Amino acid sequence: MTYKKTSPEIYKGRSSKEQLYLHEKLICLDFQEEIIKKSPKKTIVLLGYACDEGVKRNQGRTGTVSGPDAIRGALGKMPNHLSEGTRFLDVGTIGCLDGDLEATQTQLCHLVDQLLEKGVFPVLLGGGHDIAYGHFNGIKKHRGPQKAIGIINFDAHFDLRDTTNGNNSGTPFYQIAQDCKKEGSEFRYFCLGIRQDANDPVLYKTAEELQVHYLERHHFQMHYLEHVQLRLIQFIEDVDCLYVTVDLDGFSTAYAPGVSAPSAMGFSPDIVLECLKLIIDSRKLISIDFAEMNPAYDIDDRTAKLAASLIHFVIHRY
Ligand SMILES: N=CN[C@@H](CCC(=O)O)C(=O)O
Ligand SMILES: [Mn+2]
Ligand SMILES: [Mn+2]
Repeated sequence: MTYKKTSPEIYKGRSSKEQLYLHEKLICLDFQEEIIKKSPKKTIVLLGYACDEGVKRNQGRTGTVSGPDAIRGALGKMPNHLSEGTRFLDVGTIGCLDGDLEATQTQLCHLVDQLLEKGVFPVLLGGGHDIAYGHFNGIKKHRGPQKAIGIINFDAHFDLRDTTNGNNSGTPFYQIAQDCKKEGSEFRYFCLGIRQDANDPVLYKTAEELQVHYLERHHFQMHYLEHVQLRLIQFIEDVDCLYVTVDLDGFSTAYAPGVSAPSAMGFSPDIVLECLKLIIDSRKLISIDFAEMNPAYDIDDRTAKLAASLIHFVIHRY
C-alpha cells in the first residue's frame, strides 16, 4: 500500500477573496498526522483510491489509477455554495503496491473506519470498483456486523463474479455476500442500471440466489421515476444506514466515455440525481464512492466533470 498527501497544485481554478470556488474552500491534510479533529461541524472528506489492480485482473482497460486526481481537478474548479461552518478536506490517496490489491483494500477499510469514527462524511474517489470491498468493510468495522448496512450500487454490472480467478473489480459484492454468509448476516444489495448486454446468465443467477434487489436499465429512467422511487424507499426502510457506490461505467458513453468498460446503452445522470436526492433526504447515507474513473479514455474531461457534478450535488445536499 502507498499513501500520498494531495498536492494543492491539483486544485486549480479561478481565484476570489470569498472562497467562491471549491478549491479555495478545500484543505489538503495528511491522514497520518491525524489532524482531522472530531467536531460538531459538518465535515466532508475526500479520500482517493488510486488502484488499477482489480481492473487489470478483470481483463479491463487500465488507467483508473489516475481517476482520483482527474475528479479532483474538475471538482476544485466548481463554485462553492457550502456554508461557512462546513469543513471540506482532502486527506490524500492510497495506492496499490506490488499488485497487492487485498492489502490496499484492507488499508482502505481501516481508513474508512477512522474517518467514520471522527464523525465525518467520506467521499471516496476511485479507482476500480474493487474500492467497494474495502469501503464496505470499513463501514462494517465502524458500525459492527449486526447493523443492517444497505448497499446501493448505480452500475451496468452486478459485480457478483465469483472468486475462482481471484479478487478483482468484478467480484466486490460477491465477496461481501460470502462474508455475510459466514457471519450469518443478511446481504442487502440494490443494484440500479443492470443490462442483459453487460451481465451473463450466471451473474443473473447469482443475483437471484443472493436475493439481490435490482432494477434494469430499461426501467431505470425518468419515465419510471415513481416506480424507481418506490423501490428505493422499500429498500431504504429495511436498513439502518446506507453505503452508496456510483460506478461511472453505468452511465451512457455520451456522459461517461472515460471508464474501463463503457456503456453505449447506459443510463442518464438525471435519474441518478433523483435517486441521490431521495437517499440523502432519508438521512441514512453515511459514506459514498465514485468508481472506475479512467482519464485515459475520457473525452474533454466529460467523465471527470460528470463525477465532479455528482459530488458537487451530494456534498451540497448532504
Ligand atoms: N467492474 C466492472 N466489471 C465488469 C466489467 C465488464 C467488462 O469488462 O466488459 C464485469 O466484471 O462485469
Ligand atoms: Mn462496477
Ligand atoms: Mn460497471
